[in-house]
Amino acid sequence: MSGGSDVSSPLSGRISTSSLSDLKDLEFSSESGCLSIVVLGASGDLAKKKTFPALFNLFQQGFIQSGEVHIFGYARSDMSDEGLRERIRGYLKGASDEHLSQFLQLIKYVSGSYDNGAGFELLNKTISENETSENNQPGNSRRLFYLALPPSVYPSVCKMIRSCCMTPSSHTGWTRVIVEKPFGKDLDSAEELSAQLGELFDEEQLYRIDHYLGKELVQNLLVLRFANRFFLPLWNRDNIDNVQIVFREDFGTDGRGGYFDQYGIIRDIIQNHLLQVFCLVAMEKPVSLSPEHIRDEKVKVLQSVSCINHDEVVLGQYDGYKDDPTVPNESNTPTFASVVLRVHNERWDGVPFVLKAGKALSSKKAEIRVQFKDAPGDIFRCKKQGRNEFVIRLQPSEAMYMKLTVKKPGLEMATEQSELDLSYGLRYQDVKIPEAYERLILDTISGCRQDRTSATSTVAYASPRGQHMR
Ligand SMILES: NC(=O)C1=CN([C@@H]2O[C@H](COP(=O)(O)OP(=O)(O)OC[C@H]3O[C@@H](n4cnc5c(N)ncnc54)[C@H](OP(=O)(O)O)[C@@H]3O)[C@@H](O)[C@H]2O)C=CC1
Ligand SMILES: O=C1O[C@H](COP(=O)(O)O)[C@@H](O)[C@H](O)[C@H]1O
Repeated sequence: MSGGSDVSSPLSGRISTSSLSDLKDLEFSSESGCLSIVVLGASGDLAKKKTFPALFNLFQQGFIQSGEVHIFGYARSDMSDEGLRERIRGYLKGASDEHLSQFLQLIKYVSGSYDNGAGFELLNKTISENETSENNQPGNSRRLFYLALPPSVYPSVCKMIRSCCMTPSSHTGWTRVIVEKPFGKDLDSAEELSAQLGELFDEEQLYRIDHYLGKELVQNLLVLRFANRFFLPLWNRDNIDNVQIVFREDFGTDGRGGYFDQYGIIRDIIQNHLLQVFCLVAMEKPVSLSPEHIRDEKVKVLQSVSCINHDEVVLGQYDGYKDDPTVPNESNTPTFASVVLRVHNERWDGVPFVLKAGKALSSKKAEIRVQFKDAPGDIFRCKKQGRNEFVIRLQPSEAMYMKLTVKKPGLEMATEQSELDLSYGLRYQDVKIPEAYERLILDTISGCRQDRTSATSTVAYASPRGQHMR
């Protein structure tokens, strides 16, 4: 928790021991200028559900401090500072009223369009007026632009940032831009988008993020796979029957039809979040944990995936999807998809990877299920009870458990299914599991890349020039 003057912010290069206990291996830069965090699309779903709550959690842990950090929301909606604060207040949990209002006071709102200089000039003016802090020296200010927006407006927004809002700093200051998935709609549009952004910003200034890479159990995947002798000999076609990577949500588009209908569930979830998880499950061991080495192994496994067979794809749309006023009446955009990936390599030949994602289903869950083949020569006749299965539950209630067959306690020689269970809530009772976006935002502020990354880089994509995979 921040507060006392003795606790200084890691974002300013000084270390709060209480905050860093959970983040021992994350290095922070020695930058000390004022930090402005600008959330573009501040009126939207991502901003209220994830971005502002993550910033609030960072504030509560002392990573963001009054006086050093200013937060700005920007969108077209007409709102006051207070209007934005009210809109997000209900999503900020677990603090005293006093702490909550301290955080909310850091936030200012600027309204403007995404393709016209006037709004961005006003934004620049507002940022500049607030770019003052105890430690700020000319040339040190840092500006982080977070695009919580549909990708269709990234090019115009980036042009505006470039022409109106770059940090005037020339010393240790910087301007960084975070862009969300989906990065384009297909290869052509992704390349075009990359070229457009590449003309405006250096690769070091651009952070293409995938928040699933920031989830605790996704971060754990490489450790599990490559630090445990136990799994090494089993993780292949000889032992594994199939792998299922599943995302379900128990709510629909919730007024986000304007964005969602242009993309659909495959581009919203499968092509990015589930594919990143797939890569971590299926790839070979990287040479090291450097983002370049991890990227290389991800690329290799993706290159080994055969063309998807249309007979192995199921698409659907939930009843009521078109009742959302932001969804066109004639929409046939899928809100559910199941796709089978087949990896044509020595390790995985013949093992289907089933990637499934759906909105407005009966429950909310994201998990990986690794189903093992039956033990040969079943003297216990226990096949019907189910096979060995290793489950990694990303959310809710992070857990990993191994379903296995055991002797039923008692005099009789009978078997039953049981579990070796590592539920985080029970095992790590005093540990607060960070939200994915907390990690992502800290990674970006600290410029976390190949020489600094702590584990699995949370920044997701290779540039088309193949230069960086941060
Ligand atoms: N929602 C989530 O949980 C997550 C979302 N994302 C990504 O974040 C990005 C934004 O998603 P999300 O916040 O859900 O989307 P929203 O539909 O809520 O859009 C965000 C804001 O963008 C503006 N906007 C919406 N549609 C358009 C449009 N067609 N043209 C111009 N501006 C528009 C609106 O602001 P205004 O009208 O006020 O300008 C809106 O409030 C997407 O790339 C998504 O993939 C990533 C992870 C999670
Ligand atoms: O990227 C997205 O993710 C959210 C789900 O994120 P989670 O961390 O809550 O699982 C999804 O609702 C949204 O449609 C999508 O754009």
